[in-house]
Amino acid sequence: MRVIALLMAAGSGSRFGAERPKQYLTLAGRPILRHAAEALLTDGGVNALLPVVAGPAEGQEAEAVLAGLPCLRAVQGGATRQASVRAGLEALASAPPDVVLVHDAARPFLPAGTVPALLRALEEFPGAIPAQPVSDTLKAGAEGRILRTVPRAGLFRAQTPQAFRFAPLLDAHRAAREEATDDAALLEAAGLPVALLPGSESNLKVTYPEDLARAEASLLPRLLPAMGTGFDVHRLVEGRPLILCGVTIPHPLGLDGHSDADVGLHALCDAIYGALAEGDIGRHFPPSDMQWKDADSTAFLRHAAGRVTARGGILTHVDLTLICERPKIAPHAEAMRARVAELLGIPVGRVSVKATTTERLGFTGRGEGIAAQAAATLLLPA
Ligand SMILES: Nc1ccn([C@@H]2O[C@H](COP(=O)(O)OP(=O)(O)OP(=O)(O)O)[C@@H](O)[C@H]2O)c(=O)n1
Ligand SMILES: C[C@](O)(CO)[C@H](O)COP(=O)(O)O
Repeated sequence: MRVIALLMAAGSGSRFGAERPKQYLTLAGRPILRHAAEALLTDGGVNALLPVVAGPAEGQEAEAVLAGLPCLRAVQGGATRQASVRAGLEALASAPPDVVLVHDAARPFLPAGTVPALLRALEEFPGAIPAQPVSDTLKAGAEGRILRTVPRAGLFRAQTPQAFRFAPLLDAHRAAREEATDDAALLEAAGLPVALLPGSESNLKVTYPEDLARAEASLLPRLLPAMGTGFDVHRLVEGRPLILCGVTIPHPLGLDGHSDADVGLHALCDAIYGALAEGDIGRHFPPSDMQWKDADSTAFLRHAAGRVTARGGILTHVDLTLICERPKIAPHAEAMRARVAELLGIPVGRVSVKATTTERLGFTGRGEGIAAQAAATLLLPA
């Protein structure tokens, strides 16, 4: 039996209101879309995913986000969810699978056993969906007033993935005259039975910003705090620019080193690699390797942050102290914080950059070099 899952990712997330569609926002360091895809695939029974996206640029982005997973070429969706599902089904019509699952890319968590239970139900029914019984009292209302109470007995909230034998779902979409908010509704309209299986509160759909906060909170018990420190020193010399935390500072001397010698970013990298227990910057970017000669150290910090993401972690806070008499760091500290926050992809409120002197003592006191020490805290899957 060939089973393809449509991963519905063509929505704009207007109710969420972010700059980008919510399915590309990160949850524990990975896009929501990636969570949804992995959850579907690890549940068993799905042969491949078909991402349905808003346009060609999103297609490339989705394919990058889903790299390494069994995926067909992304298909362009439509103006409504129904139009997007139809586009996905039509793309499969020339070599139809036996079964198609339709899943919201905005649902990052899938309780184990959902897909096998749906597939079992398809032995008897042409369609099957997970749904939660309504537990709150339901009111019909308008203009801020209750019109009446709606009996909730026998009412359910439909979730995804919804599973269908391919042919009846395609027929139902082709015959549809009304807009439906899920696919089961189209089978119902065609007079076909759809099985109702138990859903789960954990299978939440990220619709509003508070849903993302809820999703993050539900992950916390599965994450462990990790902490790392970093320390670095570079010599001050003539004839080199002074680059600290990715910001070029006007100064008669610059830092010497194999790369651009950005001592602040190097200490931050080591703090992050340390929290990951993944060695140090020299292990990832050996000073013996000529490709890193005069390299821009922002690439090193992006790499370190990327490792956190790859491990399914969250970079929570970083704190950096630059140690030198001159230049004075305070006038540049805000620009440095902003640059580091941008490179790490975290809010600036979680980035600290400060400085101290050594009271004219030692090599930093004599102005021979600049030292930096950093700490980073992460949350990593237990
Ligand atoms: N034209 C559309 C609209 C929605 N979806 C997808 O269907 C799922 C459920 O829809 P919803 O949560 O409503 O997402 P959006 O349409 O993006 O949100 P909004 O209605 O707030 O704009 C999402 O994964 C969304 O990307 C889609 O593929 N094509
Ligand atoms: C398909 C769905 O997720 C089932 O609950 C839901 O109907 C999608 O509705 P939306 O308005 O497109 O979020």
